[in-house]
Amino acid sequence: MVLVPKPALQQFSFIRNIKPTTFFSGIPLIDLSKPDSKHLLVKACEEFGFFKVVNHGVPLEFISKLESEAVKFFSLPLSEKEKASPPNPFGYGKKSIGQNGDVGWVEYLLLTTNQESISQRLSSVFGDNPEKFRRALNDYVSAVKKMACEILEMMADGLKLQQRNVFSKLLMDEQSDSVFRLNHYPPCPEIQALKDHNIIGFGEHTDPQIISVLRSNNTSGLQISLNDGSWISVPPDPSSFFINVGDSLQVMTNGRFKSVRHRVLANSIKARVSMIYFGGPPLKEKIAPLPSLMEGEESLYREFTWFEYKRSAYSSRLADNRLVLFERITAS
Ligand SMILES: C=C1C[C@]23C[C@H]1CC[C@H]2[C@@]12CCC[C@@](C)(C(=O)O1)[C@H]2[C@@H]3C(=O)O
Ligand SMILES: O=C(O)CCC(=O)C(=O)O
Ligand SMILES: [Fe+2]
Repeated sequence: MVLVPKPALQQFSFIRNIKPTTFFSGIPLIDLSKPDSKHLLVKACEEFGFFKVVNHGVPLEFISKLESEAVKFFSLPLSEKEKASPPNPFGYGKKSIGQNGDVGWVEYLLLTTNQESISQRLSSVFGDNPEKFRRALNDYVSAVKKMACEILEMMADGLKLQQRNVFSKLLMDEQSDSVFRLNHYPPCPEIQALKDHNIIGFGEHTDPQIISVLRSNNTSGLQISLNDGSWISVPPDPSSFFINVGDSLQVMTNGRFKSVRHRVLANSIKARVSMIYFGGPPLKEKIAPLPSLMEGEESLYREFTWFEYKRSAYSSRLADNRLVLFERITAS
């Protein structure tokens, strides 16, 4: 075995000294078939910015069809996958995340949920049966978007907002700037030799949009950060969905809901395959705290459009706190 001094290991940006974590059993569980869940949902968004949903209504067939198309795509030779490269911002990417030097033990396919652009720019990734991939993608994305809107409406109810669709209308808008991502984290056998070190699959970050809906196969790796800065591992559950509050929802609730910091660690034996729908508003949409949530409070943020926030996010590093640039400096 080659002995590498520990500080030297940290020079590889994939490798991090990470305390062993145990699976956390306290992740809020929301049953979408129960109307009363709206209160739990609000609590989960305030405490964690993260929860798991069951009885979600998304047909399991849609999930398994898209997963098998994803597995098929990722098993293509690199030269085939690279026909859809680089991800600028949509397309196939490997190791490199974003444009500013972030790397991870991951390959992915980033897609817009706007169908025309999928078919134009990325037709090469759909293989010998493009219709099958496209149908699987459309079925899955439509069902998950519908569920995301139901969740956002339950949140609005739970917050006692008059307009139930105040959040969901942003995703329903024809111009909604939503993104879809398939991630593949190949097994990384070298981890076993690293003892207390780990390989980062996807570095820590918050999602800039309103809400993200994540589903993965039965491989662990996802971690979320708690308010005290500690990291906990999320037990995988392929038949449920995990929901992240994004930065934009944190702003619209004037900081009441927290956008959750999360990351993915690579696994030494099993591949992880995940699919994530990122629900974002139209580019021209003004993102600001809802007046009815501010009674007596001042806005913590200056007003900005999703276009401005997205532009700023895309010029940041993955781990940056992207919202600080938009915080209002209040005299105290
Ligand atoms: C360093 C990066 C990489 C970013 C942009 C920027 C900051 C945050 C990343 C994400 C996180 C959520 C999905 C995504 C599609 C998004 O909108 O923001 C990602 C994007 C990318 O993976 O390209
Ligand atoms: O792949 C995962 O499980 C999470 C990845 C993620 O957080 C992202 O793509 O924004
Ligand atoms: Fe994320």
